[in-house]
Amino acid sequence: MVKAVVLGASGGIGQPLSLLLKASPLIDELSLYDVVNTPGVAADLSHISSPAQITGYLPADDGLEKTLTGADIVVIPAGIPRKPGMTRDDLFKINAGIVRDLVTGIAKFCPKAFILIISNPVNSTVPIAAEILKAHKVFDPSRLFGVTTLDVVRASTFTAQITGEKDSRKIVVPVIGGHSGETIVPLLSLAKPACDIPADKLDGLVHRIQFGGDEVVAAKNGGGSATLSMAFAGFRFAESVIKALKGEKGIVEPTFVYLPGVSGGDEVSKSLGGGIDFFAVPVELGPQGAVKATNPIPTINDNEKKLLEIAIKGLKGNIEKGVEFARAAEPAKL
Ligand SMILES: NC(=O)C1=CN([C@@H]2O[C@H](COP(=O)(O)OP(=O)(O)OC[C@H]3O[C@@H](n4cnc5c(N)ncnc54)[C@H](O)[C@@H]3O)[C@@H](O)[C@H]2O)C=CC1
Ligand SMILES: O=C([O-])CC(=O)C(=O)O
Repeated sequence: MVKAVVLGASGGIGQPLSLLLKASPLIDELSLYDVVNTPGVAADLSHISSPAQITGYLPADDGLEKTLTGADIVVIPAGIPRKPGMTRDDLFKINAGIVRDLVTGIAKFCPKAFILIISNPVNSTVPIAAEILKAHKVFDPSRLFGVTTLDVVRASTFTAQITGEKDSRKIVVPVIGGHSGETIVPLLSLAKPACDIPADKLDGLVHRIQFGGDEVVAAKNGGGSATLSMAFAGFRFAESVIKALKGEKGIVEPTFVYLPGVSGGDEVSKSLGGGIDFFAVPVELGPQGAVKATNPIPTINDNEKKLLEIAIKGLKGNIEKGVEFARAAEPAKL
């Protein structure tokens, strides 16, 4: 039996993500939560002929507790998206509190669930979640993930457009670091199969992967940020976590994790020169969540080393901001 939960299920990401989860035969129960519209979204999805039994709750009448109780995996796309001219960090003011409160609910009602954080800024919301879970003495680093899959999906898509590969799924590019602009570090030198990117196209490709989110924000022109591609990516990562939970072996996905708590994380930390606790690297998944962080850093090329240096600087501040916010949270919220 697998119970999946979406917090923020009525939103631009939440609805298509819930659709994909409802359609998945891997899920037996799907529970949706949002501050608006969840009964309607749940009623609509309930007509789909698939195994998952579906419920939808609002905050009233202990809705969060009812949603989360018994959950095995909780995906969080709750929070406001960017408009043109905003950075992901500009979302911190509102989304930090939303993530703090929702993770407090997880700590109370389903402390063993896998937690997949989509809400931006991921570089800060994941450290917030970790601190809240620590304060409740239920933090298991192998079960907390920042979802960076959209960067990996973009890397495949945009690289394929240059190499001419028609099926972009066949190109796998590890993407490490964080999830915003220059903290995103695509490792094109480690693409599988090896890709020959013309020298005059390399910088442009790296930039497009790092700032792909901006393309969508600009095109939506005030109507939000990536939702459909994010639902695709979020579902892909959730599906990988569930498949690993069910015993499938050899599943590796880049994801933003707490390095000191994951096997292999210390080696990554050392390669980063220390002082960075959260970082996205390819992580092997198993029934207990993150089994092993792999460390591609010793094999990257000089150009990628430069990108990494810049990423580390930005990431440190984002992580500290999240940790400080969570530590200052009123005890009542904990
Ligand atoms: N990790 C990633 O790669 C990506 C992350 N995002 C982020 O995902 C988040 C959501 O984006 P969209 O779905 O486009 O936004 P949206 O505004 O369409 O949906 C957000 C939903 O969250 C709900 N919500 C707000 N406060 C809540 C609370 N306390 N409890 C439960 N639900 C709550 C809203 O009612 C709304 O339905 C944003 O922060 C965005 O920046 C977006 C794309 C990619
Ligand atoms: O750009 C944004 O704000 C949303 C996001 O994280 C992405 O599309 O990668």
